[in-house]
Amino acid sequence: MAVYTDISEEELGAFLRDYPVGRLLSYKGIAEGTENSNYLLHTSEGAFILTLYERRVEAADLPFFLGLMEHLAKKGVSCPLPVRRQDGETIGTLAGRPAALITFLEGMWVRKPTPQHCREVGRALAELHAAAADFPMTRANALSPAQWLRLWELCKARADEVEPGLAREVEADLAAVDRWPQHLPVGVIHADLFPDNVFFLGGRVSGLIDFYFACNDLLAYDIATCLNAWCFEKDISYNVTKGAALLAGYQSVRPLKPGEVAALPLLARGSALRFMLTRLYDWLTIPDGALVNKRDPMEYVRRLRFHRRITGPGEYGVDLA
Ligand SMILES: Nc1ncnc2c1ncn2[C@@H]1O[C@H](COP(=O)(O)OP(=O)(O)O)[C@@H](O)[C@H]1O
Ligand SMILES: N[C@@H](CCOP(=O)(O)O)C(=O)O
Repeated sequence: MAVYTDISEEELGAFLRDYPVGRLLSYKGIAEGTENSNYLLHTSEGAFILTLYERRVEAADLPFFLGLMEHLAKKGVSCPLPVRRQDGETIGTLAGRPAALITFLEGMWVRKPTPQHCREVGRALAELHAAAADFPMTRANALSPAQWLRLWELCKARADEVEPGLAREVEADLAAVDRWPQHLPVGVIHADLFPDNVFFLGGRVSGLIDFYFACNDLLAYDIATCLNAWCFEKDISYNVTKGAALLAGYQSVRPLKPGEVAALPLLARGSALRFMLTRLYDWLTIPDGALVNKRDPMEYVRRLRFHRRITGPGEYGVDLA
């Protein structure tokens, strides 16, 4: 489970005194999630999520993440709104960790996305990109191709423990992404819009969460991440109907440039490599029995095998007409 830091009722009560959220009625840790400790709070004013930042989240990046959520929420994107304290701040300290309170979003994430869910998420992603276009802060991607190489250096000696031959396979992927696209449209991207970060109510997107990898990068890279996360079946076969729906949903808001379409195979391969590498690093370094939800790197090795065989962007379902 992902509750790394325990908090007592007393320290939570003291923390909440600075926030206009009324009286604490109950709180409980949330098992889902990977990076941070999350608590669901009920107060006399409603429901809130309390996040204590752990692991990969740098405190210096919090103003960007929380500022982005506030910016998006004000522009009508359904995402959590950070609650401001009486002194105007959104970031506090609890149990020795940076902490923030955000509004609770209704909805459920879908375990088995349908093409209709994929269309909806494509549209929501494009709306997010459009709404973030005038967000004034910037943040470089801390998991860009240069960092993939660094992660790989830390993992490669033990990669074959996960599957014999893996080290050789991954070297080929790293060589391929050396020709990473340079001149495509950029903006603020979510960078982790997996199904567990998108809530649905009655078949419509009701909320986007978990902006803690958001950064400035290629917009089409965000689409590639979604194709990987939403459009593969459990057996890691690519569902081109879902891919087509996701791409059509996105393009109903922002049509892709020809260069972005052409770059999709490389972006999808790079994005699969990025998630494979963070999972591999965790797999090899986090002891069994630790609280962290470790995710299987092989799911992304199998996606990489698919992307290596791709002959053109049409295979992802993009409309080339
Ligand atoms: N604003 C929110 N509204 C409702 N539930 C939320 C909200 N934020 C987080 N959660 C719940 O907490 C879980 C973990 O949140 P997430 O941001 O994905 O954590 P992590 O960054 O640790 O992966 C989610 O799966 C969801 O159940
Ligand atoms: N989506 C990443 C891991 C990050 O998890 P999240 O709970 O923060 O979305 C992966 O699947 O590797």
